[in-house]
Amino acid sequence: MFFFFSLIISIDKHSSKLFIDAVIFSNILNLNFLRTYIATPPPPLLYGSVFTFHMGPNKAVVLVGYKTVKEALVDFAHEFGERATRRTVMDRVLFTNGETWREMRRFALTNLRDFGMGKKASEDKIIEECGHLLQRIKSFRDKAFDTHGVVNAAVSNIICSMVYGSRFDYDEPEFKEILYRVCRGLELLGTRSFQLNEMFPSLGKWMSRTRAEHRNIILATRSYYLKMIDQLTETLEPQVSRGVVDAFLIKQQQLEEAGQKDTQFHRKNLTMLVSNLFGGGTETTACTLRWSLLFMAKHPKIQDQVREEISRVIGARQVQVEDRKNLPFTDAVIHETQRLGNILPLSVLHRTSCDIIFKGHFIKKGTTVYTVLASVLYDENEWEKPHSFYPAHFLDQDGKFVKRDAFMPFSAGRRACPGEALARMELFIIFVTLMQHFRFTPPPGVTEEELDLTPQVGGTRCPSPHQLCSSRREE
Ligand code: HEM
Repeated sequence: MFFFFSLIISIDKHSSKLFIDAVIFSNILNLNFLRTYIATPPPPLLYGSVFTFHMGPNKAVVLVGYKTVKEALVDFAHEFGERATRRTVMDRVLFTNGETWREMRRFALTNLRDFGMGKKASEDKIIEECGHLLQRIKSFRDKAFDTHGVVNAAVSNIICSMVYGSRFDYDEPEFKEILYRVCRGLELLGTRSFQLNEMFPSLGKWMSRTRAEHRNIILATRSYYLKMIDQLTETLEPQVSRGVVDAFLIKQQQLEEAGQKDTQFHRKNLTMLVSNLFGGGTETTACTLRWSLLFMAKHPKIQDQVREEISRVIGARQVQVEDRKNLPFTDAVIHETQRLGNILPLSVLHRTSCDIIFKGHFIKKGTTVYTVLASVLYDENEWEKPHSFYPAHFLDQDGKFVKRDAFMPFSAGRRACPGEALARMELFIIFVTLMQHFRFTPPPGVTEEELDLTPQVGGTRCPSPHQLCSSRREE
């Protein structure tokens, strides 16, 4: 009963719109508001484009709709530019604030966005992994398979190549174990008991099982990353950088030789950097690719158009990033997958860096802010068919690709995803390669209409577990 009342009292009395309605209220009582919001975002402006609510004792401000979210992230980049951190034991250098974040983000961007190793080298690593992915999918022959394991392994291997300079066999037990852990860790973040525990830490004793499992996962992955870093340190040759870890170690050596102390380039930050790159870069890209295959199986005519364009423009040769401009329909399908797939509907939590007045609302320094990307990607004022798979959103009347301002799956502003360039390259090369070699269909006994697009809500909004069949393209 106390819990019930504390929730009622905690609804912000100064909110400009009446926040309580039966649906939201019952959802809050179920501690399900955000999960529901993720699965089926309500119309963006139902409660105004800026509203507040309390997650237990914590007040949060929610920003919805393209114009409001963009204004906050870009025009008020500094004010909304801090990261809200959770109580959870987590490795954070990129998902944090202050000097550590600034320095590590700069380093990550140089090595990811600007491809410190050279754009060509990154492209080559993705292409190499595509070869392994093709072999694995071919081995299923025409049998239905779960897209999760194989796609996650391929995407994770690309990060491994970028970070360590080497990849792993899909069947290697330790690799499988680490993939499971990263995935499970994210899944736990989305569970009700975990969210409840975040809101009411004092209830911790009663629901510590999820938290303890999460903590063990973090500790186990951390010691695995340390082991990899040690191996790379022992075999480091400063003239040859194999990946991000080497680049970091080389920088660390240079700073030490120059007599600089108290720098951000030390072992603890390196471990967390590796952890953040895996955490940020695996499930996101893999989940998007899985949506792309599911959408293709669901919309066979669109799949045929994609395959026809690829066949006409590049035939059977290896696809390269340069080909994107000549594949407008395929590019539109990838963009539409990211828009409708909407894999981080609430983005990653922000926090205000100072007191501000935003759109007439006073928001205190340190307030948690939800920049709801779902409300941007599905904004009815921006998209002709917000809730349908409609690649024409990204095509003009002549079939040429058009950029759309409200396409913001990577967010915007000073916290925008540093892995965007890498992710876009991966999505393009892997998707085109798969379309070149296979046609994806529902498993036997399931029609296209029956293919379930209900998302599974966890750390990311992924397709629910499903199987697809891949038939070899006639070569
Ligand atoms: C389709 C793939 C991806 C999507 C849709 C995506 C999306 C996002 C979004 C929405 C954010 C939060 C931005 C904000 O708070 O405003 C983010 C942050 C981040 N992403 Fe990605 N991401 C993807 C792939 C990647 C990859 C491949 C990497 C790294 C290899 C990565 C690393 C990160 C990191 C480290 C952050 C935190 C940045 C910071 O706080 O400064 N992401 N991403």
